[in-house]
Amino acid sequence: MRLCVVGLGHVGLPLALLFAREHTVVGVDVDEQLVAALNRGELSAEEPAIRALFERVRADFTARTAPVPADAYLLATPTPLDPEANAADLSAVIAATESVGEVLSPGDLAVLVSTVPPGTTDELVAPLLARTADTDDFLLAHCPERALPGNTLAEMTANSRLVGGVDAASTAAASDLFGAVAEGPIHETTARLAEFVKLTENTYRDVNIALANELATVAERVGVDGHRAIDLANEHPRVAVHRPGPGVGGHCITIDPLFLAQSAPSTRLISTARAVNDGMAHHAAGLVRETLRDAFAASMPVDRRPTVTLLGVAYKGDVSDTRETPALPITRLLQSAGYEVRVYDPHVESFAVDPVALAEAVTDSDCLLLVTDHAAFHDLDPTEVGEAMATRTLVDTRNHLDADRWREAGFSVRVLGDGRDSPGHGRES
Ligand SMILES: NC(=O)c1ccc[n+]([C@@H]2O[C@H](COP(=O)([O-])OP(=O)(O)OC[C@H]3O[C@@H](n4cnc5c(N)ncnc54)[C@H](O)[C@@H]3O)[C@@H](O)[C@H]2O)c1
Ligand SMILES: CC(=O)N[C@@H]1[C@@H](OP(=O)(O)OP(=O)(O)OC[C@H]2O[C@@H](n3ccc(=O)[nH]c3=O)[C@H](O)[C@@H]2O)O[C@H](CO)[C@@H](O)[C@@H]1O
Repeated sequence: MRLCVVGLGHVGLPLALLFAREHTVVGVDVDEQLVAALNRGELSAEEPAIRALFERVRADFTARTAPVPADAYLLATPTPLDPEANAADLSAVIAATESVGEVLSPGDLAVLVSTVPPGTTDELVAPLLARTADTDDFLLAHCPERALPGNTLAEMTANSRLVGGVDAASTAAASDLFGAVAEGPIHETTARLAEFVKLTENTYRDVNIALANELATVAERVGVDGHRAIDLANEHPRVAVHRPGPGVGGHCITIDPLFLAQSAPSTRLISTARAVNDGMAHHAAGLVRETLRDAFAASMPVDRRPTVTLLGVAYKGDVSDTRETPALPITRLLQSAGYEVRVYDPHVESFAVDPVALAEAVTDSDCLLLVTDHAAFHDLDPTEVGEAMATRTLVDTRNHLDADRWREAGFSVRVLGDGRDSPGHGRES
């Protein structure tokens, strides 16, 4: 069987490689440099399992800039948010559908993998494909991807799958196709329900994180350790509160909940949760301001701008992806408040402020602001880092570092969500 996978990004490429274990796969992307690199055997994916699979299936995988005739087509192009409309920008899905329509033959199967608002497969993709291909004789399904970035291949294979066709024959054909790669259960449903379930999952996570962030804010006010409070509350058999932090980033959770909200503008919780999570960037910048105000109370440096070093700018730990990272609004807020911002991130090569080596990032700095929970930050030596800095302060927005170790090295430490360090409170609670 020949398969064409359109869109070779975080989702499309690993999916294409998984299918290449069983079928001949043509990967398609409009990015000419990416296509040329893949055909030269060069891969930018950082996950070792993806790199290993690429080596293994290279003989059955080629990349092109436009679709070729195939038996089945998978569409995995991006679905960003249109900030003006506060709704899904489906332009890449439309372009990919048209490009598939141009080579589609009667009887072929098309599967939309991209995350989309409910109704998109039935109401947008189906008629567009029929118009471009000049036939109604095709099978069409939505099969959303739910793998966790950082553990992509393992979850792509093991997670349950939703397969929702526009009709029963389409569901059956897509279910057969995914049977080749899925080891978890395949749930057969409709396209619209599959679209809704995918958005529900990420909305649940966003709303739950927003609750954790509100609890962190309250804990800071009342002077208790919000992290310990969440741990203890989660001991209850029906409580599972997520973790507070500097805000939610990434291409999915920052956007997908709004694809649900756009369908029912009178609803409030989903968009409120988005606003709460976006507001955490202000909260993090505020903690830096308070910490430095206290540290400089005795001797304010009048002759220079205070420097804040961001530890991590990726949207979450141990990935290089900076899409929608809270580090960006935090950087802008700190810069507009007059701070010099430097960045140290062992996973990220380029950012709004160029990442530099650790020594350069911390020399004469006044504050470390941990934004990303990279595992490598556990290896930092507080004494060594402290000796290079002008002022020893640390704001940990993830409760990621061993705060006591940094205090022992002379750091004044604030942990987001730990009210024991808030002005006017003690460390007993
Ligand atoms: N990133 C994730 O972990 C993840 C997980 C589950 C679902 N999703 C969803 O999967 C979809 C793809 O996300 P992603 O993170 O892989 O995006 P991405 O930006 O990493 O990759 C998308 C690729 O599509 C290419 N592209 C754009 N328009 C094209 C076109 N018309 N024809 C061919 N190629 C085109 C781009 O050049 C890019 O290489 C989105 O809907 C996203 O919400 C993403
Ligand atoms: C339902 C679900 O699991 N969906 C996953 C999600 O993948 P993701 O990488 O976007 O998800 P997260 O790891 O949750 O990270 C998001 C941001 O939230 C921050 N965060 C996280 C947990 C917490 O307790 N407190 C936080 O503050 C974190 O730092 C980061 O900025 O969407 C993908 C695409 O749809 C899915 O495929 C994938 O299954």
